[in-house]
Parts: sequence; C-alpha cells; structure tokens
Amino acid sequence: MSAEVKICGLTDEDAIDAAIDAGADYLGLVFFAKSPRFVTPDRAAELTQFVEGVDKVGLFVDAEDAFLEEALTHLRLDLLQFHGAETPERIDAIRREFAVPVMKVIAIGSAEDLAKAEPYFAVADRLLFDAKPPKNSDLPGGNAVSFDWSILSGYKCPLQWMLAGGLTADNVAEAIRISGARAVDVSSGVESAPGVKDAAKIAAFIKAAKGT
Ligand SMILES: O=C(O)c1ccccc1NCC(=O)[C@H](O)[C@H](O)COP(=O)(O)O
Repeated sequence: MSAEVKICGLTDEDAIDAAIDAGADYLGLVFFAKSPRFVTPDRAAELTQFVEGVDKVGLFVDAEDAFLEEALTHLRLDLLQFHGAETPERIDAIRREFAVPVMKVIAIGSAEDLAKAEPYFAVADRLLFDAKPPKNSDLPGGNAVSFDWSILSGYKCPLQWMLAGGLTADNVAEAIRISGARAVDVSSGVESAPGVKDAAKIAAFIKAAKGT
C-alpha cells in the first residue's frame, strides 16, 4: 500500500518546502477567492518559482476562460482541478482550449453518486472523489468531511482517480485500504487552522499514505 499524495491549499513557502521535503507528488494551489487558502496567480507563481519535479495543480471553481488564461500566463500548471459545477461540455472545452490535463471533482454522498462520474470519462484526464460539502458550507471542498470509502471499493474507473475528504495521518492508510485509492488529496487534515499548513502534519500524512 503506497499512494501518491497531493497536498492542497498551499499558501506559503514553508508549507511548500515541507510538502516537497516530505515527498509530496502534487502541490495544490487554490484559485477560489472565497477560500481561506486562496492565492492569486501572481502569488502562486512566486511561491512555486523554484519548484521542480513535483506537479503543480491549480484548483478552480466555475472559473471563466479569462481567469484560467490569467493563471496559466503566470505559471505553468501540470493539472487543472475543477471543483465546481463544471459540466462535461465545459470540461471538454477547457481541455481543448488550454491543452493542460484536467481533473474533475465528483462529490460523493452515497453509492448512487458514482454514476455522476460517467459523463466525464470521455472528457477528463482524471477524477477526484471528494465528500459532498455540508449544507451550510461556503466552500465546495476543503471541509474536512469524509464519505464512506467502501463506496469506491472495487470500482472500475477507466481514468486515474484520487480520493479526498477529511483525510488525516490517522485515517489515510485505512482509507486507501478500503477504497483502493492509488492517490490521495488532503488539505484540512494537514493544517493547524484553515489555510495554515503544519509541517509535522504534512510529514506524518505522507508517511502514512506511502507506508514508509
Ligand atoms: O480548500 C479549499 O478552500 C477549497 C475551496 C473550494 C474548493 C475546493 C477546496 N479544497 C479542495 C481540497 O482541498 C481537496 O481537494 C479536498 O476537498 C479535500 O479537502 P479536505 O477535506 O480539507 O482535506
């Protein structure tokens, strides 16, 4: 059991260094203004200017083309994560327009929600299965909420996928075992407060996810 790890919502140099030093495979940058983890494209470029060998993932929520263009003008992103209500048609158009791999988030509350992934099989490069946000949340993700990982057990998905939602160093090994995930994504579980990453929690999470 060893999974790739994406550390999402990085907002400062120390957190980026901590994620890289601990062996993160993906660094997530949140381009959603309502988030406590929001960074501007300019700041994201500054933060990641010396990053090499680790994929940079830009997280967007129902972003317009102009904003995607702005972000990609400031920095190279290896993967675009879409965490809003983007339709399959919109994902297809973005992928064609910007020629960067795309990952669509599918919110899971019950096993029936897996069917929502199917229309994206032909238009996305990857999927990310995350918990449905609580009803009172302003954020579609990053809410420290889990779902029943057994929903994904034995799931036949033609695309690579990541598991997210309420993961921590204490539960990620179990989540990987039950779901069969080969890649995991975390934000709140490696923070001391919303938007403030904790280097020790990042290291512990990656160790647990990779079984090292
Ligand atoms: O992190 C945010 O603030 C955020 C805002 C808007 C959309 C998505 C957001 N985060 C997504 C993630 O960090 C992860 O992909 C995922 O939801 C896991 O989050 P967490 O449960 O906090 O580990």
